[in-house]
Amino acid sequence: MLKIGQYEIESRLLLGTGKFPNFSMQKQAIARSGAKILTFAVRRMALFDAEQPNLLQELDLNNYLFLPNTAGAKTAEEAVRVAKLARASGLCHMVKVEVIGCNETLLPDPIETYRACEQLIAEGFTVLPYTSDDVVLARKLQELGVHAIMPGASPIGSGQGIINPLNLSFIIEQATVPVIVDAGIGSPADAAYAMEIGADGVLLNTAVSGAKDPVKMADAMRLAVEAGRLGYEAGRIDQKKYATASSSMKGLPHYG
Ligand SMILES: CC(=O)[C@@H](O)[C@H](O)COP(=O)(O)O
Repeated sequence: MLKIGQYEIESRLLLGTGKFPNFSMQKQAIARSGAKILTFAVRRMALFDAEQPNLLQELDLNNYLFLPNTAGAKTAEEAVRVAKLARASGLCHMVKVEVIGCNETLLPDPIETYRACEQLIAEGFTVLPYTSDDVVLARKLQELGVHAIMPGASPIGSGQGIINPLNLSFIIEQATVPVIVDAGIGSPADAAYAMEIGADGVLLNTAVSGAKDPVKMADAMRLAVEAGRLGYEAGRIDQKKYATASSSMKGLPHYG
């Protein structure tokens, strides 16, 4: 069970709701992924206009926890405003803080992210910041009181997978709150790897919404996250430079 602040969540896979070819495929993929937390960009929603089409229109809102994100914000103040708007819509008290500092890489601005988290914690939100894989920033955000850390595997939508597993493992080792690897996951192997090195969860979007068969890929991601978690809990063997025979030769006549 994944625990984030006051929330207990069955699935360790968190899914984005954007960029699906159509709403029917989005709905099916979400169902097959087993995800219980769904994120959406508040700026893409017509939160207070029921007449407008919106990203969540096909979903049974009672089945999910919603994690509005502040995508599009470039300053702490913008992110806080967007978060308050989402909360006012009654959807959720959690927020994924996403303050982008660079248009080309979509990497987060660490200073604005920190400032936004500070204000949102003071406002009583459950705060999940999207960060780069900066180990020191992750520690400082935890000291501030965030409820989870969401370090990127690689740039959003790039599908490059985990480009710095060492940094991620440092963040995981020192974490006092759940670590959700977010962004850049390209394949089920990437998701399984994140879980194997001890992440508490994985958030992804493009790898499923952009797959040839999003529904099948959602299934694959669910299995990958489960397998990675099981592998982590089971404890992998140490890596050795040389071979060790799978069956012991001890006591056999030729081997003494
Ligand atoms: C939907 C969302 O929150 C994205 O910004 C998130 O970071 C996922 O990134 P990928 O699309 O690379 O999985």
